[in-house]
Amino acid sequence: MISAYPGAAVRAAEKPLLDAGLGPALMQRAAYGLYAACAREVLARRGSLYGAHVTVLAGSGNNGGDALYAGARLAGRGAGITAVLTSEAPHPEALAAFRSRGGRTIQLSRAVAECARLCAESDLVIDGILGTGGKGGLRGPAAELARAFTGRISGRTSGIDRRPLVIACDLPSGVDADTGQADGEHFTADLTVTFGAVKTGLMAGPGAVAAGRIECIDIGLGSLPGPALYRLESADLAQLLPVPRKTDQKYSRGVLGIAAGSATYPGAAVLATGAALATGVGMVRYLGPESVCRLINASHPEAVCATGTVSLVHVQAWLAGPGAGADEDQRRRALEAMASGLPAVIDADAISHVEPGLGPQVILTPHAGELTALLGRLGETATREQIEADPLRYARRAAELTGATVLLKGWATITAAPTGETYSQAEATPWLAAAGSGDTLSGILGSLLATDRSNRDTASPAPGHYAELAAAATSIHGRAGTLTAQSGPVEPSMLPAAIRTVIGELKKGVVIDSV
Ligand SMILES: NC(=O)C1=CN([C@@H]2O[C@H](COP(=O)(O)OP(=O)(O)OC[C@H]3O[C@@H](n4cnc5c(N)ncnc54)[C@H](O)[C@@H]3O)[C@@H](O)[C@H]2O)[C@@H](O)CC1
Ligand SMILES: Nc1ncnc2c1ncn2[C@@H]1O[C@H](COP(=O)(O)OP(=O)(O)O)[C@@H](O)[C@H]1O
Ligand SMILES: [K+]
Repeated sequence: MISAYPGAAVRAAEKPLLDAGLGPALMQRAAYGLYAACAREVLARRGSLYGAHVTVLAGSGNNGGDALYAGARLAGRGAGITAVLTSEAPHPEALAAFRSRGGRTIQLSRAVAECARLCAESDLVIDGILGTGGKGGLRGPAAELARAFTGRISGRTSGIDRRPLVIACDLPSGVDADTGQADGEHFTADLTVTFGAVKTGLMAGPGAVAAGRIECIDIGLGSLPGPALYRLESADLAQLLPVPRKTDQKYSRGVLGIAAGSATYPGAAVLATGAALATGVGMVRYLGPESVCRLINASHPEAVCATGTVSLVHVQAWLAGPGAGADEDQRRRALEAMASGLPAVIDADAISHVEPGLGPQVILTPHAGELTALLGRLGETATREQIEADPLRYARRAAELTGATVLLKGWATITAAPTGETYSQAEATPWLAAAGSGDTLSGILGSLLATDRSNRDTASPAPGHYAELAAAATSIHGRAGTLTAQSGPVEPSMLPAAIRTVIGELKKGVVIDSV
């Protein structure tokens, strides 16, 4: 499990060490970690550090100091290094070390276009303009540089290998360390080497997109307060996924009730059912129109289909909403599912029936547009753009207002418990942005809820338990999408096969890397 902390918490943990005069030692540890990651990535890309063109972007603070010291070490390995100084007062000792290794410098304010060209022609750009001391987006010449550099490299069509590798020092400059907001100009990295602890802003919203892969370097910080954000990794998922016991039968494994689909949108029910079955539920009981029952049984003969009401069927969890449209029977079933006290995924059209006063066992799964509408009905105004810019804040707010667990979809999907526990998963691929993809996510989550043993073994699961299961479903969905995308575009109906593979490999301990 990865734990992430706000920038201020990391700075507070650094403070006693800085007060004790350990600042230079911490900076050397951070710089060494950054250098080692840069060396490894350049070697992987071009086979040799010798003769590699490296540009260090160095701001006025300690972030620039870290980057200059790392650059000095790369110069010592034969790389050709130039530092672009974005301020008149760079870290003095780091600059002296950099120059003593033969590094040359350019003052940004006098040569923005030249610096942008230099970056675009480099093998590696180290972004050390702003770290946790940054406030807001980049300004002035640094903002112009970010714009000009992005413009130059986005025009390249010949694949990522022809673009310079960008490695961010601690966090991409211009990204808010706590929220991941990046309203102004900012850099986008392939890899972020972060120090002491992962910052929450690297795992949420635009910051998660800008960070690329995240690597955390231990610099010997003291204790940190409880993390603000978690991310499940393969070992966590393997532990969470239930395995049938020798004494199990289909009912004890778990039955999922699905109230999805309508005469207008039958396909969503088929996709959700397929994904739930692939995730390993004991039985799917489907409730919906007869025409949809026939369609489901044509592709999933194992699903037990009926046209009845929620109170008449015995299940361990419910999934309601995908493809329900304006179907009145499905609306009633969604309301009954929410009121049943059983774990329930409330997706798509059913989200518009949500009222406050739910419990954490109800998991709402909106995208930003659906959350805009939901918050609006609860008396809060937030546009889709505002939610996309700061998903942590709005997912938590929706959980607080409804009492439910909230899964807010995106590149990094956030799941927030009403008690505050929050997860971010980012294994997905943009190929998953396709109609029907969310239906498969809801099927995976429904299956995890139905087969969740803690649901039966303990009276009330630990706070944040449902947010953790929702994060697990998100991760499986993302990994299944990434696996499918390895051979071409993702059609959501292909996902169930990949879900089975991902779960099988997780159980064997094989990791399918995210993109
Ligand atoms: N003190 C140490 O020895 C350690 C420092 N570390 C590094 O230090 C960083 C924090 O250093 P600082 O506190 O010096 O802060 P930064 O290096 O993030 O930069 C702060 C400077 O940037 C200016 N600034 C803020 N926002 C700006 C904006 N939007 N546009 C232009 N300029 C802006 C500020 O006025 C200030 O001069 C961490 O991110 C990390 O990289 C870590 O390596 C841990 C150890
Ligand atoms: N750019 C993206 N990168 C990664 N995953 C994405 C992206 N856009 C959407 N997704 C994922 O694809 C799914 C889309 O869900 P949703 O919008 O509900 O689709 P639908 O309702 O059509 O089934 C979600 O799991 C979401 O997180
Ligand atoms: K930076």
